[in-house]
Order: sequence, then C-alpha cells, then structure tokens
Amino acid sequence: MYAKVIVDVPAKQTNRAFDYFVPEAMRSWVAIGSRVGVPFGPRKVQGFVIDLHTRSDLDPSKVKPISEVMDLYPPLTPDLVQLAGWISRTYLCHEITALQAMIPGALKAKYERHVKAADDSLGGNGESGQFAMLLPEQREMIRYVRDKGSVQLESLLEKFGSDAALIKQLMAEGLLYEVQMIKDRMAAKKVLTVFPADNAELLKEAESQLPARAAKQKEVLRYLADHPAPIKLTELLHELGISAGTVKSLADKGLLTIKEVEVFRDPYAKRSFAKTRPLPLMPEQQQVYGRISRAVAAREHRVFLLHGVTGSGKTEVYLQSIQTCLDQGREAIVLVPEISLTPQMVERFKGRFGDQVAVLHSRLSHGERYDEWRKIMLRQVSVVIGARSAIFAPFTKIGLIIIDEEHESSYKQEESPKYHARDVAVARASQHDAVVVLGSATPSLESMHGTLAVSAAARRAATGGMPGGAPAITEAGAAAAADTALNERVPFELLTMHNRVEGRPLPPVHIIDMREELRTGNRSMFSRALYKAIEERLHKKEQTVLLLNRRGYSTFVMCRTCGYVAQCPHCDISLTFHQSSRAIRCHYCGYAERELTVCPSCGSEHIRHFGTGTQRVEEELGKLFPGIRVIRMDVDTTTEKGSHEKWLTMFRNRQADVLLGTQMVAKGLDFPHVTLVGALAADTVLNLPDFRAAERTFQLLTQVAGRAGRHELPGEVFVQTYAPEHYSIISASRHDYRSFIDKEMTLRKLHQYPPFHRLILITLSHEQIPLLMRTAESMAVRLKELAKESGLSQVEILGPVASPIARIKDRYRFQCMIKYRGEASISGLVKRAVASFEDVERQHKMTISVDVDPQVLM
Ligand SMILES: Nc1ncnc2c1ncn2[C@@H]1O[C@H](COP(=O)(O)OP(=O)(O)OP(=O)(O)O)[C@@H](O)[C@H]1O
Ligand SMILES: [Zn+2]
Ligand SMILES: [Zn+2]
Repeated sequence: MYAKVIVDVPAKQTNRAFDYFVPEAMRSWVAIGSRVGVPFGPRKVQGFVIDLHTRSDLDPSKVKPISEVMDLYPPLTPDLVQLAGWISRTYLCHEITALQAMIPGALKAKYERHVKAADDSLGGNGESGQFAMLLPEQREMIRYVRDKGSVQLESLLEKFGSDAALIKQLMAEGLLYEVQMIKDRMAAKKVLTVFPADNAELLKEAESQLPARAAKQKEVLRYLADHPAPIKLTELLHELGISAGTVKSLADKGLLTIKEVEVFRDPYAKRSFAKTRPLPLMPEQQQVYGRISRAVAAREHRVFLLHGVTGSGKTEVYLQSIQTCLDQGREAIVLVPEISLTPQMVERFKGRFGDQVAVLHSRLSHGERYDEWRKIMLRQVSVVIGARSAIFAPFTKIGLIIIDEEHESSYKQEESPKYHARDVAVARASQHDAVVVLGSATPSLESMHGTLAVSAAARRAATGGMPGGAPAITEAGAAAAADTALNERVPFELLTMHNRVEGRPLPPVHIIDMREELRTGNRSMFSRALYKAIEERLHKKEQTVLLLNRRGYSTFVMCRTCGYVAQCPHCDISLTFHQSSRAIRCHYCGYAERELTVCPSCGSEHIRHFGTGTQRVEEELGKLFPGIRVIRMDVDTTTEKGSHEKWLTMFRNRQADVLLGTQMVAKGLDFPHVTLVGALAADTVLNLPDFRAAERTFQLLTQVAGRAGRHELPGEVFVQTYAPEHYSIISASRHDYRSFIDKEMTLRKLHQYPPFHRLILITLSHEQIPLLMRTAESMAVRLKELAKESGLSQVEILGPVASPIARIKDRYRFQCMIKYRGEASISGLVKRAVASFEDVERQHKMTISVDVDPQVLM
C-alpha cells in the first residue's frame, strides 16, 4: 500500500503530495487524515496522508517507507483533507498550511534535534584508534551519548558546558550524528487514579485480616468499600491523610490498581450552568425556525441569511434549530466573532446543551484547547461553539453550521491561509448536505448580494459555463474536478425578523453634531445632551454603555509646539502610547521606547499622547461625575485571562454605572438595566482609506445602539459625530438597514467594488525600493499578459502603488490589485504570475503575498 503525503515543508517546490510506502505493520493505522513521520531528504518531517493507493507510479525501489504513525486515530477527517485542498487552491496557499490550520496548536510538530553515536564510534577494537586521539571531554561525550541511545542536542550542550565546537568536530568526523525527532507540543493530561477491586466483600474481608498495626491500610480499604468508584490518587491521599506508600502496598496485594487515566482540562469545570428550556417562540421567530428546521430535517444543503434586528431573538432561533439537528443524530458548529465569545454567549449554549458543548477560543491555554478539540474527536460532544477556526472541528455528521454576526471582518484570517470562514462554512456544509445559517442585524453586502445572485446562478447552471462565456483558468486535473462541487454556490435565502422580542421598540437615536457643540463653546468630549442623559441614568440607577471606537484613532504622541509625531523607525506608522507600561510602541513590529517627556525635535515639554483614548474618557467621567463607577474594557484591561468575564459579571451585577470600551462592548451583550448608549466618536472609521468604511460605520453604530432597552426598560442612544450628514450615520440612527444597503450597493456598483467585482491583493515587500519597484512593475505586466492570453476581458490590473502602510519592519511594500467580475476563478492566473517570480523571491529575499477577497487593504 502507498500513501500520498503532504509534508510539513511550506515551500513552492514541496507543495504537492509525495509517495511513501506503508509498511505492513502500519496498515491498520494509516488512513486518510493520518499524521505520519516520513524521511524527507536527510531529515525526518511530519506530514499528512491525503490519499491511499495500492500502487505507485514511481519505481518501487525509490519509494521510502513511512517511519512512524503519530496518532492512534487520524486527527483529520477525509472531508477536511479535501477541504484543505480546496482552500489551498482558492486562497492560493500551500496545502500544508491549510492542513496545519485545521489541527490544534498542540499537535503542530515540534522538531527536536537529537544526537546519536555512530556504531563504530569507539573504534574497531574497543576504545582505540581515532577515539584515543580525542580530548578527554569528547570521549566522555561519546560514552554518554552511547549510554543514553540518543540525547537532545541542547541538553548535551548544557551538560558539557555548551562548547558547540567540540560536538561539531565529532560530527564532522562521523563519530556523532544528528537525528530529528518529531514531538507533539502537548500531550494528553494524565493523572494517577485508584481503581478498587470491584468486589466490596473482598475488600472488607481483606480489611479484617490485616494486622492491627496496618491501621492506615485498613482505613483505605474501609473507605474504598464504602466508595467503590475510581478516585484520583492525590484526592485519596488528601482525604485520608495517608502516604502514597500505603496505597502502593495495597496495590501490591492486588486489592486495588493504580492506573494513568486521561483527564480533560476543562476551562468551565468550576462553573455550573443553569439548565434552560426552549422558550415559546415569537411569531417571526417561529416562521424563521420553521424554514431552517425543515431544511435541516430534509438534509438539504441550503444557505439562509437571517437578517434579524438587534434583540429580535436570533440566539433562541439558533438554539432550537440546533436541537432539531441533534435530534437527528447530527452535529452542529456555531461560529461567533472572537470578541463576542463572551461568557454570556457560552452560558446560553452550555445552559441549553450542557456537556454536549465544546468551546474553542483563543483565550484558552494550549492544553485546554487541545482537550476541547479531543472531546470533538472522541465524539463526546455534538455542538461546538468557537471563533473562526472552529469551522474545522473534526465532526463527521454535520447537519447545521451557524455563523453569528456574519458581517464581522474577523471571520477573514489575515495570515496564511487567508481564508474567509463564511465561504469555508458554505463549502464544508455542501460536503455534508448541511444547512448554513448566517445571522446578523447588519448583514454584509457580500451576503446580501448572495441572495440576489439567484438568477445569475440559474443562468450559469443552464449554460454550464462561466459568466460572459470566458474560459476560466483553473488547474487541470482531478483536483479541479474535486473542487467543482465545493465551488458550486447555492443562492442564499433571505429570512427576516423585523421586530424585537415582545414587540419592544428599538431605541430612538439622536445624532449630535460635535462641530455645533464646539461653536457654542463646549470643548468637552461629551455633548451637553449626552452629559444630561448620563446624569439622569445615575439618578435613576440605570446603566450606560459608552463606545469609543479606537480604529483609526490611535493614541499617537505629538508635540504641540512643533507638530512632531513619534514614528516607528522601522515602519511607516506612528507609535502609540501604552498607559500600563508607560511606553510608546509600534503595533506592527513591537518596537518600543520610553514615554517622551521632551520633544526630540524642538525640545519643548508640550509633548503628549493624543487622540481620545478610553483612559482619557474615564478620567473625564470622573471629573464630570464625582463618584461615578466606571468599568473600562479595552486591550489594556482585558489581557489577563478571565478579565473579560470579571468585568462583565461586575457590570451585570450593577457594580458599575458605566461600561466604557472599544468595539468589544458593541456586540452580543444583553443587560436588562442598560437604558443609555453613547457613541463618542462615531465617524473615526469613515476617514480610513477603505471602501468598506461606510459599511463598518453603519454596522458598529447599529450594533452598539442595539445594546439599549432590550428588556422592560426603554432605551435611548446618542451618537456624537463630526459628519452628521453621512448616510451611514443617518441610516443607522433610523434603524434603516434597507435604505443603507440600497445606497451602498449603488455606490459599490458604480465604483466597481465588491460584491460586484472581486479583488485579489498582491503585496510585495523588500528592503530596497528600486528592486521592489522594478519587480512590482513586472508583476503587473505579467498579470496583464496572462489575462490577455487567456482572453479574460473582465479582469483589470491596478497598480503597482505603494501600500497604504508603505514600510513594515524595515521592508518597503508595494501592491498590485486585481479586480475581476463574476464567479470566474482566476486563481490559476495569479498562481502562474506569482510562480514566474519564484527566482526573484529566492535570490533576493523578496516576499510576495497573495490575499484573495481581502478585508484589509493596508
Ligand atoms: N421567544 C422569546 N420569548 C421571550 N424572550 C425571548 C424570546 N426569544 C429571545 N428572548 C430574549 O430576548 C432577548 C434578546 O434575544 P437575543 O439576545 O437572542 O437577540 P439577538 O437577535 O441575538 O440580538 P443581538 O443581535 O443584538 O445580539 C434575550 O434576553 C432573550 O433571552
Ligand atoms: Zn516639538
Ligand atoms: Zn515598527
């Protein structure tokens, strides 16, 4: 039997499967999705089996055998392996990178360098010849390595005073040689557990026969007869105040056994979740639930876009739809944005489905994540809730995939593989004939466009070709054929919930023109109206949420005398001030220096951090309302594990009057006493050079406004802005998604932006501008040539231009943008263009990165 293996060497030359022989003894363990260790050149590397064959096209004598199988059960399912191929072709990344993204960090291979001694290292006749010529220390080393079999290089260096030259010499002479070992980063956690003999009578009898001086042993036996369940060794010792020796001697007598048992690190072990029952649904919820659950029951691959206003009860619809899915014996995946993966959200799912739920998010430790993932592997759970990468949960019978807040840009991964979880979800659901629900109060333009694409898809199906009849450049062969099914997009079906639960009204939103405030002499960051509203809430003991959108509003450091702005010496961006460390820091490369007290340019002392940081808002609140209790949530206050949870619990328990924060306070929160929401600077995002600026502004304002008045108490919202006439702000203030989407769609179409045109961003970076510019120029030329050659008329190549952030870590950056229309896959074209620059990449250390459907254009 032969295996096709993708090896853990992310490079263009190795981005294909290699054939390996599967030795007889391993046959029952090797399957598609297995992790294996294989010889690769002089080294041993980890790889994934993506296919199995009875024969190989290569000369059998040249095919090397697999050296080890890493797991008892393959960590990837066959459908995930297929999906990885699709991801690598769709997002133009190495297949190994896609496969690695699907397993938890704990399973990523750790390569250890070990040293072994050559068989004849002691010389032909004992310790003579070559050996005798060595330094005493070197002889000592060889003996040591021989004794141990193999020694990790670092520990050898440590033991022998870290003189690498001595070891190098031994290697050069062939007396020692290096081998590579593959280790997991993390192992399953095991604890010693005591299993009493299962016959209580036997234990009692043994107890009575033991001599009186064995009092401790007698006590253990009595305890175990009364508590026949297995117990952790440490617990037993603690419970009875005895030593391990006592238990050991009972084990020797065969009255109990001590075994290592796997335990799961459970981040929620100490929490209990009150069991909840399905709520009777509101009429709109009932309708939507009916549509979804019928599709789930019919096992049809369908995609629903659920547009439900804030507080319309989308979560309850998700929960009941999942129940339908579980009732069929199938599994469900729920994706939520990282920042809204709050305890409150987890509680709702754990409360309904209890131990059937696994939770995957980045705040878990490596070990906790690994254990949650293993619960999925071992089929101990049937629901997983998690951030982006939870879409790769190794379930085998998926019936339903839910993406909450589907418009969130965090569903796009910014590093390779640069996949969009929404698109991956649709592809994965099609593999399982599963239903996808995309939920949001502010659906993205891309998804809304998906609901309009019905007729286009129907047309394409009829003609069997690509739009406009242009031939698509895709890859030849079986891979492309395998992708066709995953690329086939079903039209999205729009479901709408216009009303909040119990007919509660959406809160009135007041737009405050901050220019007007300034003209009439108010220089504070709070408008008079918002000030009054907060005062009123304090008086009535109701709560306030304040949003300060930090994006585009960095707390940069500026000299008020000469205008000097502190910049990173390695990147073209300004340094930002960090209160906790009193340092100024670069967000891109981590460069940091101490806070400035005098201007390095003019010597003035009037240099300070600028921009309205949450910190300054907190200070000002304290001045305006003495005694006010404020909880501040931003990157500085939420780095500590569990801090997020702590702040929100405090706020829910009404231990604070104001919750002040960045985007993280805008989503998902559901607190009954919040009656006021203030957005302090609504328009900061509008100034970013990003065609999605208006969409982001509308979404953020709608979401944060949605935090007010969700329960009995009516709410009210104030939006402070310098751009009160902007349509995104006006539409958000009227809760008018329709008018926003119409206007925005028209503009996108006019300017040929997504969702009407699609984008691929190619970024090149290098330390020297001339070479970079030349390469970027020829990249654009090459792309144009290829587009022309293949007769793709609807492809436009823009650039090259300097990237908005023109330098990062001392490397300059240029970009080319490809704009194209329709569903035509032009990935083959881009791949060929990039491939023709392989030599430049290698020789000159040029970096070329490709981002398909980019979310960030910097
Ligand atoms: N059928 C129902 N009957 C009574 N209360 C309900 C019902 N459905 C939902 N609720 C309650 O209404 C509130 C709002 O629901 P939920 O948080 O699910 O809204 P949502 O649509 O997810 O809102 P958002 O998009 O703002 O997060 C919650 O407190 C929820 O418990
Ligand atoms: Zn100055
Ligand atoms: Zn920097």
